[in-house]
Amino acid sequence: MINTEICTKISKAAVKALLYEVNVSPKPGLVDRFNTGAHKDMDIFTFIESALALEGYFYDCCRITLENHELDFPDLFRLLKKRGIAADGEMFRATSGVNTHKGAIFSLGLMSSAAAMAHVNDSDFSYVNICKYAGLLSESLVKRDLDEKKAAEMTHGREIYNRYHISGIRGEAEAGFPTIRDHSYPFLLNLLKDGMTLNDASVNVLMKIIMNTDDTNLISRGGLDGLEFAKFSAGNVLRAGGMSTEEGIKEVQEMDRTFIKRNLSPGGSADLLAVTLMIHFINNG
Ligand SMILES: CC(C)(COP(=O)(O)OP(=O)(O)OC[C@H]1O[C@@H](n2cnc3c(N)ncnc32)[C@H](O[C@H]2O[C@H](COP(=O)(O)OP(=O)(O)OP(=O)(O)O)[C@@H](O)[C@H]2O)[C@@H]1O)[C@@H](O)C(=O)NCCC(=O)NCCS
Ligand SMILES: Nc1ncnc2[nH]cnc12
Repeated sequence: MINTEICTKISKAAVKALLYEVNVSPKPGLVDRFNTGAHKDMDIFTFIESALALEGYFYDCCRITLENHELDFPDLFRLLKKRGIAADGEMFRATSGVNTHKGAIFSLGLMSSAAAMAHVNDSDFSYVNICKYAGLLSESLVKRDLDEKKAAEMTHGREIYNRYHISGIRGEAEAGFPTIRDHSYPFLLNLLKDGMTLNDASVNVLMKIIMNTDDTNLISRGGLDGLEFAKFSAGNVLRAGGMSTEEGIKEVQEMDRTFIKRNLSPGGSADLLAVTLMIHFINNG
């Protein structure tokens, strides 16, 4: 395939993943078709506007990668980061200043580049290969972005790293997205093979993600107790059968009510669900 076709295929998979993610329901504490979770400043339409505004950015992540794939990874990442910061502005303009997808701009932008790299180097869109390139592109990101920039502009992520040494999205990326590679994507494949709908499988996958990642949104909203409570609740849902049993569905609904009451929103986990869906759409249309 020529470059424009590859960039179109990947960028459309990224937008489709963001649109599917916000529509998957019920998602405890998050915006979905039933409610706005623990959020008063955004709803499903804010996410739709945001996702549609980002298609050009995802296309550019692929284009920049294909045009510069001879560069070493840190230099290529610097070009992508510059485009990503511009995309943050495009998101804020589309949402009138609400942070819907700041993390998703990072994760799905990185995945768009990694998928383009997987194509041009190996013609292989397997999830393992895409995760491998995402990790290579993010090499030493924690060191460069957190260890060496202690005094940089304070963000939730930097605050949590300085306090707990939890690296959040940067650590996930630098390690090659192990939550996707070892947990969410294989789990999604198995659930779909068992005949689950994509919506119900995605709810179960979100539980699996919450159990296996240190979501800094949960920490910034509920501290380490909030993170541990979320992991325990997600495990309870899957132990009760998830979306395949009445008991499991009751557990998810109860988890949503509790997260809203405790102002807990696993936004980082929702982004990893979107990444999981993006890889699924790249491989299955
Ligand atoms: C690299 C950045 C992400 C740096 O941003 P920051 O220093 O802020 O890092 P974090 O806070 O650690 O994470 C930022 C967002 O990443 C998502 N996230 C969190 N944990 C994880 C995880 N373990 N794995 C993957 N992703 C994770 C999460 O984003 C989602 O949640 C946000 C919405 O939730 P909400 O609670 O409403 O957020 P706030 O508005 O902050 O809270 P309130 O004020 O409402 O209470 C939304 O962003 C979702 O996407 C974290 O929020 C990156 O920003 C950066 O530097 N970008 C520059 C461009 C760039 O590097 N591009 C590279 C392209 S290849
Ligand atoms: N559906 C969602 N609700 C709240 N925050 C999110 N961040 C990413 N997806 C989200």
